[in-house]
Order: sequence, then structure tokens, then C-alpha cells
Amino acid sequence: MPEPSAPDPSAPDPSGPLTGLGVSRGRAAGPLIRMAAPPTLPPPRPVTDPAAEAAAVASALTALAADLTRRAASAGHTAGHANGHADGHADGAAAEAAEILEALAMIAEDPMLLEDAESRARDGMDAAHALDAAFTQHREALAALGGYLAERAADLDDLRHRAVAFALGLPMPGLPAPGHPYVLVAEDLSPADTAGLGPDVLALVTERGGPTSHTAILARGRGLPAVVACAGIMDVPDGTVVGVDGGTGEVAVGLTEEQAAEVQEGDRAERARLAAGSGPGRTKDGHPVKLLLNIGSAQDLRPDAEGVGLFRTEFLFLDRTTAPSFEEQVAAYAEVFAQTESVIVRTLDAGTDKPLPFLGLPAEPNPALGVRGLRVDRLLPDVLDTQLDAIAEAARKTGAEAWVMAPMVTTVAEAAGFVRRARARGIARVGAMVEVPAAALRAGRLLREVDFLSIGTNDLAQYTFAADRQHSALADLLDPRQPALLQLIAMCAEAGQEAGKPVGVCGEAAGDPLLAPLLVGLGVTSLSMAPVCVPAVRETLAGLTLAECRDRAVAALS
Ligand SMILES: C=C(OP(=O)(O)O)C(=O)O
Ligand SMILES: [Mg+2]
Repeated sequence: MPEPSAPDPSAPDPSGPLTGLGVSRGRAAGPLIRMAAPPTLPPPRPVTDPAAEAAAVASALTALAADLTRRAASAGHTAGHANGHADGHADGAAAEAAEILEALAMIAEDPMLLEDAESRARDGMDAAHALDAAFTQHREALAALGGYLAERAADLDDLRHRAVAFALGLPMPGLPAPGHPYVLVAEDLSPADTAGLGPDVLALVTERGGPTSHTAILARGRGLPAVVACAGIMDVPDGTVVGVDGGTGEVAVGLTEEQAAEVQEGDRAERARLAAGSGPGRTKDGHPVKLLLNIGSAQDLRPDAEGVGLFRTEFLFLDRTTAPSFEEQVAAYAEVFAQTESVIVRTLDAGTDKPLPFLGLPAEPNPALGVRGLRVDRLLPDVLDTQLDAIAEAARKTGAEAWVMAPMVTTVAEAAGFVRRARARGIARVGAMVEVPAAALRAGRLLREVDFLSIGTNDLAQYTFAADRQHSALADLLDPRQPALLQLIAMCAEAGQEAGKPVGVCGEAAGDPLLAPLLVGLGVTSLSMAPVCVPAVRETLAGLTLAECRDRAVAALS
């Protein structure tokens, strides 16, 4: 572990911790490394040898592609050797990271990009400016195409920064690779960055980001302690040893090596203690509450789980530019079905923060309020038909009883249409997610159509409070303890009890041990969460009676 840096008078007071929002429980300590800022272009340089500039352009792009390929290979290697925190379940994330990095390497190797940059250099631009101009041109062309491609334009910015840094011989922006464990600090993380996190990352701290933002969900999926919306963290010098508590949101600055070792040891002991618990979820007085998993692929499964409450199928196809075939989908779903007795498959939830390239959806001014989730069916009905066919076929092949549900259901008519199409394929249980207040208000009526409801508190909070779920400044509005949100959940749970049908929660709130008892007290029948969250939720519930959970719910509602 490197020595802490000499104190910087402009840095925050090292005696007091910084605080943000703890979004992924667990503690870690180590030297902090900030992601290098994107390079600033110096004024254009007079060029005397255009051929040399063109050669510099080519070698910067070659170096960029080689770097991405190396990172892809190292992520692929990690997929086979997951780190301790993730307990072997970082494999899926690492394999996905490898794929994304390979796709970025292909962009860096695009002959049109090279040709454009080289020809600008031959016309008299210095290498850095030629690269900058070529990437800008490429970005504008992508943005003009709209839809998914426009949304990928941000990835090109990341590549541009790296290419220019190569050309100028500057430190690489983006994820550091110091060769030792470290706490990663950033303003926020891009999709490529989050996908590329290596096993050396002990914890994440970001200055921006909301409690249900990508950073939070990704960190939780990997079991990495994480704090978002941590003001002042970017001012702490690199190398300072920090202690991150992903539960409380505290970041202790300037720890000694002994203190850091204590934090690491305490975390190890706590994880071991929690992992020792097992068995189905129930309260102290034996009221059963299913503790289910949120997964993105078969790699996230755990053998001792009670089932899968949310299989986010769109995670399988995030970077695909061509639609996954029926056969390919059958194989992916069957891989999960073969390993778990009960699974709720969510049909593709595309749009807004989860673009699916192969859909080619048009760009929208207000994507979170636009064509996303089940609404994609209005434009592309074949996509849902093929997916339902594939789910039914995978269930038939494996003998599993797969349940399906649709994301972003808003009206009873939408739910009824979805149920009709799923039942026509012989799918046994068909449900709806409750992510839009309109659906919660009509929960009783919805339950006449569907077999179960699953409350997605991440989006339900976003739409109830009109607050972007990725926005750090609005975290108080997105807090699931907000009584308006709890009231909507209570309405759904009561409707479920009246109808005698299950109503679960699968948003991030379900994995929070402080919130889980509240949700149980409101009457939900299952909680579905990132696998890493299960032990703490199981332990909390086992310590409370159902009546105590209800008392908490009543107090929170009032
Ligand atoms: C579970 C949910 O879905 P996602 O986070 O994938 O939007 C939710 O919105 O709470
Ligand atoms: Mg959602």
C-alpha cells in the first residue's frame, strides 16, 4: 500500500469524515485514486512534417485499441477468477465488461475513423487536434442517426479523451490501473468505466449519482462497498488512505495503515458472519417472506437461494447491435431455468438508461417518459412475441415453471394485452411490475388480470416524485421511506391480500435491511434483491416479529 500523500492545505479537514449516500453495504479501506480528468487540448501546434503527424495519429489509435483489448482480456480473465467480495459472482459482470471493452476496441480500430484523422493530419493539423476533430465528426454522425447510436455517442467521448492523451503523452483518463488494490473515486462513472472495473477496486465513491443509479446497482451486484453523492471527495489527494462505509455513507479520510487493516478485517468478519446464516426468509415468529434474487444472467445465481424474483433479461443484450435470435434467447433463459426452481422473468425493459441498440428506437427528448419497457411493444410488437416464444420454449425444455412479468405497465388494458399473449403460449403465471403510480392506484383492478404484482421501487419513486433516479441532488425525494411511496406500496399489498395473490418488491429498497421490515409490515409477500444483500436482510427479519414489522410500517406511513 503506498504512503499517504503529504497533507494538502486545500484538501478537506482530514479529521472529519466526508459523507454521501451509502448505496452498497460493506466496508473497505485503501489508498484513494481519482480517475484522471480528460485531457485539455493545448493550442494548435504549427506542423512541419504532416506525414509524421499522420503516423502519430495512427499510433495513438493503435495504442488505444491495444489498451482496450488488454483491458478486455484482463476483464475476461477476471471472469474466471472473481474477487473475494463478489464471492465468485463477479464472473457475469466481468464477462460483460470484456465484451463491452472489445466493442470499444473495434470502434478505435474503425478504418473510417483512422482515415478521417490521418487525412486531417496530412492537411496540416497536429495529431491531437486531428484526432479530436475526427472523433467529434464521428460523434456528430452518430448523434444524427438518433436512437441507440445517439446514446452511444458518449462512449466516443471516452475514447477521444484516451486517444488525445496517447497523442499528447498525458496520463490516461478513465479507470486507473495502479497494480494494487485501491478505492476508486470519480465524479461519476460512464458505462464503459463501470463495465471495466477490475478486481483491484476495493470500493467506489462518486461525487454524483443517485441511490438507484447505475453505479449503485452495479456496485451492489458485485458486492463492492459504494458511496455516491459524496461532496468533496474529488478534492482528497490521490494516495490518501480512506475508509469507505457503504452502509452509513461515511468516508473516513487519512486512515493509518493499522486503521485501514482494521476496517478490512472487520468487513471480512462481518461478511463471514452473515454468510453463515442460511435458510428461507422468515420473521422471528415464523411469518414467511421469500428472499429472492435479482439477476442479469445465470452467472448471478446462488445455489441456496429461494428463487429469482427479477431476471433482468435486457442485461443479456445491452451491447447487441443485432437482435438476439429465438434460439439464442432460448439458450440464455434455459441456462437460468435449469439451475433454479422458480424464476420470474421480466420481458425486455429497454429505453432511457438501458438502451438496446438492436431495437433502433428513435431518440426522444424525454426518454424516461417515453417509449420504454412494455411501451416498446407499441412500435415493435415482434420483439415481445419472439421473447415470449423463447421463454415458453426454454420452460418447456427445462421443465421449469417460469413466471413472466412486464416492466412499466401503466394501464389495465396494457396488462390484459400482455397476459393474453403470454397465456396463449402456455406461460403459467403472468404478472405486472408496478413502477408507475397509475398502476399502483389501480392495483386491485390489475390483479383481476394478472397472477401477481412486483413493485419496482426504483422507478416507482422516480415517477411518483418526478425525480430522475440518477440525480444525486434529488436523493431525498428518491428515498423509499417517503410516505407517499410507502402508501402506494401499501395499496398494492392490500390489493394482493384481498385477491389472494402475491405482491413482491424487487426494487433496490427490498435489499436494504432497514427497509425490508417496513415492506414486510406493509404486507408484501416477497423481497427480491442483489444476491449480496440477502444475508443481512435475512438476519434483520429473523430478529423482528411480524407485529414489530407492522408497527414500523405504521410509524413510517404516519
Ligand atoms: C426493479 C426495477 O427495475 P429497474 O431497476 O431494472 O428499472 C425498479 O424500477 O425498481
Ligand atoms: Mg424499473
